[in-house]
Amino acid sequence: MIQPHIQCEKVSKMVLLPGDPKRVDKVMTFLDDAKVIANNREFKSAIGKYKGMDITITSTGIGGASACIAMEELISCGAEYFVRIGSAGAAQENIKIGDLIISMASVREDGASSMYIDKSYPAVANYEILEALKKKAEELKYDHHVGITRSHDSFYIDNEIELMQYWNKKNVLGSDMETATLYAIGALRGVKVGSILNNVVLYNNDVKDGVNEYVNEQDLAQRGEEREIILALEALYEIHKKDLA
Ligand SMILES: O=P(O)(O)O[C@H]1O[C@H](CO)[C@@H](O)[C@H]1O
Ligand SMILES: O=c1cc[nH]c(=O)[nH]1
Repeated sequence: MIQPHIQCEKVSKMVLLPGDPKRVDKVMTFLDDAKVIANNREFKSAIGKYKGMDITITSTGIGGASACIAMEELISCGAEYFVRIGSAGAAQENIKIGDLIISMASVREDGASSMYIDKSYPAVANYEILEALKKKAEELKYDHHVGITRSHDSFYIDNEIELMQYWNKKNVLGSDMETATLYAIGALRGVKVGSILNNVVLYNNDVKDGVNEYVNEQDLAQRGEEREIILALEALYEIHKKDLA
């Protein structure tokens, strides 16, 4: 059955989940036989091959509400492994623009996951994916940080600075808007989820400046985006090879 929002019927086992539909086009440049299969609302989907492995990319839009719609529909289409390739704002001074944040777990400040399950349920990465991401990031020598992230629903709230200072003291690495939702719902549905975030905003910088820089495709943020794509593809390929063995 063609899914109502993503407008796909069948997808590969391995899926990449950017928020931004433009990132789907970027991923396609790393694939063989890449083609767009659907483009509806914020959900743009493409398929292709990476070193012979089938891969699907679907953009989730901004926030947990649309991200979990994408994930639920992709599961109905056959997806089993998901890696989010997103962007984030740093919550620690040592995280530079273009550094990759590999999320081990995410603070559930989103609304969507709470519609499914009590806040005491954890939002954690799948161990197999997390291990593959860490191993490949080291092999590729990409600047990266592994730890707890935070997913929120609100970009322009009045106490944003205070909130980031609070999470800074709790050793949270950075903020995005989808990882916690994807982790919690992935675990509930029995699929495997990981998340890499390219840092586009320095800690204590103005969020709007950072995102603007990113929109203007500044060098470091761009390099970070390319790196997170390669890292996600390489990690999934590693798992794929093990599956075939
Ligand atoms: O670049 P993406 O993957 O969209 O991720 C981040 O960017 C958006 C906000 O600008 C939110 O979706 C946030 O999670
Ligand atoms: O600061 C930022 C940047 C990207 N995405 C976020 O959620 N926050």
